[in-house]
Order: sequence, then C-alpha cells, then structure tokens
Amino acid sequence: MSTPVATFGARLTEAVDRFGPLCPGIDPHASLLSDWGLADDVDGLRRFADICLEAYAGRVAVVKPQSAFFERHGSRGVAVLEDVLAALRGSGTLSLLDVKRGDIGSTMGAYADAYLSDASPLRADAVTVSPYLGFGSLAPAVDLARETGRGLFVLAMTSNPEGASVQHAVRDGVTVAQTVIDGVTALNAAESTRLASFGLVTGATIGKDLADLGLTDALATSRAPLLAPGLGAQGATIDDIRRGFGAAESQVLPAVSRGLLAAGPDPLALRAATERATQEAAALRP
Ligand SMILES: O=C(O)c1cc(=O)[nH]c(=O)n1[C@@H]1O[C@H](COP(=O)(O)O)[C@@H](O)[C@H]1O
Repeated sequence: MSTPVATFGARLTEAVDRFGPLCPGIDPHASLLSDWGLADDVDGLRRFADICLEAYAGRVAVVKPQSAFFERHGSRGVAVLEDVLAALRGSGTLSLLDVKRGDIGSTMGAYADAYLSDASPLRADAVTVSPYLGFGSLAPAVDLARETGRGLFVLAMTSNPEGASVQHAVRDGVTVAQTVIDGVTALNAAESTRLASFGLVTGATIGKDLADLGLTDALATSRAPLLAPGLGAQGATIDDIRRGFGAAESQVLPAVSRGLLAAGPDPLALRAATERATQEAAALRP
C-alpha cells in the first residue's frame, strides 16, 4: 500500500512553526541585476539566483521565485528557474512559485501539470493562481494539488491599488473577494492542520479594506495561509498587517522581495537583512 502524501498545509504549518512566517521573494528585476553589478543576461540571472539561494535556503519556511523575471530571459531563463526550484527542494525549503495562472478548465489542467505534477521539472510546492475566469475553473489545479500534496494561493485582495475595481465589486450583495474567500474555505474544510493547503493572496497594503469590507473573520475561518506581499517597496509594514488582519493575523505569510534584495549582492548582507525581517515578522501572533 502506498503511503499517503503529506498535505502542503501540514508541511507549511511545520515549516512556519520552525522558521517563522517570512516569505522572501526572488525577483531578479533588470534594475536589481544592474545594482548588483550583474549583466541583464542568463549568466547574471543565474548568479543573482545563486546569491538568493545562499541567503534564503534552509533559513526560512518558504521562498517565492517570480516566474516573469526568469521567463524574460527565454528558455535558458526558465532553465535557471527549474534549477532554483530543484535547489529549494534539495535544501528542504518550501517553494511558492509566483505565476498567477488562470484559464479555462481544460487549459488549467495543463498549467497544473506544469507546476504541480511530480514529473514536471518546473514543479513547486505551491503556486499562485488567478480565479478571475471563475473559481470553478481552478478545479484541475485543485485536484492535482491534492493528489501530489501541493498547494495553491488564490488571488483575493491583491496589493496593487487597481485590484479594488474588480475585487471589491458586489454581485448579489457579495463582494468578489468574499466569493474567492468562500471558495477557498470550502476547499480547506477537509483539512485539520492550523494552516491548510489552499491559501489566499491578501496584500499587506489592504488591511483597512479588509476591515471596511468585513472580511477579517471570514479569513480566519478559512484557515488559508495568507500570502501578504507589499512590505517595503510597496510601502506596507508588519504593523499594518497587525492592525489590519484582526483574527487572521496568525495565518499571514509576510512576503517581501525588493525590500530585502536591496541588501545584496553580498550574500551575508542579504542573509542579515533576512534575519532582521524574520525577527520583525515574529511580532505577528503565532
Ligand atoms: O502573488 C503575489 O506574490 C503578489 C500579489 C500581489 O497582490 N502583489 C504582489 O506584489 N505580488 C508579488 O509579490 C512581489 C512583491 O515584490 P516587492 O514589492 O518587490 O516586495 C512581486 O513578485 C509581485 O508580483
């Protein structure tokens, strides 16, 4: 009889209990490559990624590479991303690949194969997905994530100011954001770990909106891990999360990319900045 796979939620809960909730991002912007004295080419990209791995792997619960910054270098850039995902696997650090995919169900199945199947070179422990083709269109990714012990983070309340025009829209008295939260709550109902396998993206910048829309209790009930990007470069702070997320504060994974990467290219300086950010994030209720 085959052993049942551990759920992503169980693995994430254990990792966060051990390392804290900080989720550093690997976002090799062209401007950062230049700031780090690296060429804007595949060799520069690989060196950038190696420095990030040296600073982050084995030291935090989860790392979030942003696919677009690898894709912009073509197939050789994607090969670097495959290596980053493999290195994270080897180090025991969870990977959350930021790809924000969403499509009609049949095509979503192919995206699921690309990022969530055991056979794919681009497999990650979790990926970001977009529910704006309808929550149900994510079903193939949900099914494969369950089968392989992986996770999804569904965009709900994004950190950018433009997000509100879609996410705060109301239909039959319910906001789009609430519908997404309800969808994830239903997916997590069968799981019993503190953080479940299906997460939500709720920007660190949107605390006030959460309160205004009355969504904090719904977030807490969902047991979704809450990816909260927007710290640093986008202006949000850990205090904003503490003020804005109410009962859901303990589920938040504060995510930061440029705010940490500015400390590079010295891997020791990047590591020290990550340790400071980990300590700040420890202020969030466990
Ligand atoms: O899904 C994401 O990670 C994401 C969602 C969101 O609402 N806002 C957001 O900024 N992100 C990503 O989080 C990272 C934020 O980067 P910094 O602003 O440099 O910390 C980028 O990779 C964004 O693509």
